Amino acid sequence: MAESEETLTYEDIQHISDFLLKTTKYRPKVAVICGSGLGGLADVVQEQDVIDYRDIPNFPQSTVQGHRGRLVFGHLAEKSVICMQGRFHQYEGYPLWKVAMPVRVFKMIGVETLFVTNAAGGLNRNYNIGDIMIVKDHISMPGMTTDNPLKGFYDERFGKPSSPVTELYDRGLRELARRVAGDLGLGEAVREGVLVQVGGPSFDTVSVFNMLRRLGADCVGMSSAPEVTVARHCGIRVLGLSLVTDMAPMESDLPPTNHQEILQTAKTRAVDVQNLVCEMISQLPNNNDSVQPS
Ligand SMILES: O=P(O)(O)O[C@@H]1C[C@H](O)[C@@H](CO)O1
Ligand code: HPA
Repeated sequence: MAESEETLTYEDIQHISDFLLKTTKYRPKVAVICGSGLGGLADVVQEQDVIDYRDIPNFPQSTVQGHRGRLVFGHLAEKSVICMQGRFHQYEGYPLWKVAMPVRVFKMIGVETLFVTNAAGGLNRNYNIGDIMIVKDHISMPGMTTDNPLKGFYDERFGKPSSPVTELYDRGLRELARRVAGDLGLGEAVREGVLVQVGGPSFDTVSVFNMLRRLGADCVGMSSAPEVTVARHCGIRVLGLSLVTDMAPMESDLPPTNHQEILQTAKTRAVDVQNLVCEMISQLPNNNDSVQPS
């Protein structure tokens, strides 16, 4: 076990992964991180092995409403999966390496494909509440400035410290997402765009929202970029989905949102996000080798 809270070593992560592999019979190649109000996806996992975060050595705890704080192993669409029913956020007091640490555990237990979901505010004027955005890239405000999820991990078994992390969101998976969304009749509500991550927990000012939109972001959220960066850095393929739970107010006379409202809206669309992810998982090749863009 690492002496300090500064970082976890490769061996510490191995210790967590050994614990999980001893506790469950599943050997998933697919992982899902459930966003605020989107944890219902883990509830439809069949023949579950559930492990609470508090029982896992050296694991952070979920403190945000709408995040249950447990790992759910089992079958989804006849594939072994692991779901994080509760993610970690920087605003809970966690450094970004810790927010993303479970992804390194996923890598060690054999995960090759990661689905990352979140609730986000719409910045693009053409978007509507309830839209589902396939993330094609992100801007990480904390990652660019105060913190970076790769900080502290200089063990090259996790990937080289300066490895490029371009093309974060897998082209083949995005194409599959568009196709499956079309087949499920979600077409009109499905977008593809750029997510910007801010620190939170407070929502931003009208001026900040306007700035973020001018920077090229279509949605604003408080998560996902750290997990995605680490996943890509250690060689896991990623599909990101943002559910637009509110439209970020661009003028000062528009009402601000709040977490309750976000959870409420997430509830109304959670099943569609769930169906999209399940159907995509069912269409992943069995050996999960790759999903080629056509
Ligand atoms: O875990 P996610 O990113 O889905 O949570 C969203 C963003 C903030 O944490 C929170 C805002 O209320 O919900
Ligand atoms: N801003 C930041 N994070 C969010 C928002 C928002 O408007 N909506 C949902 N998550």
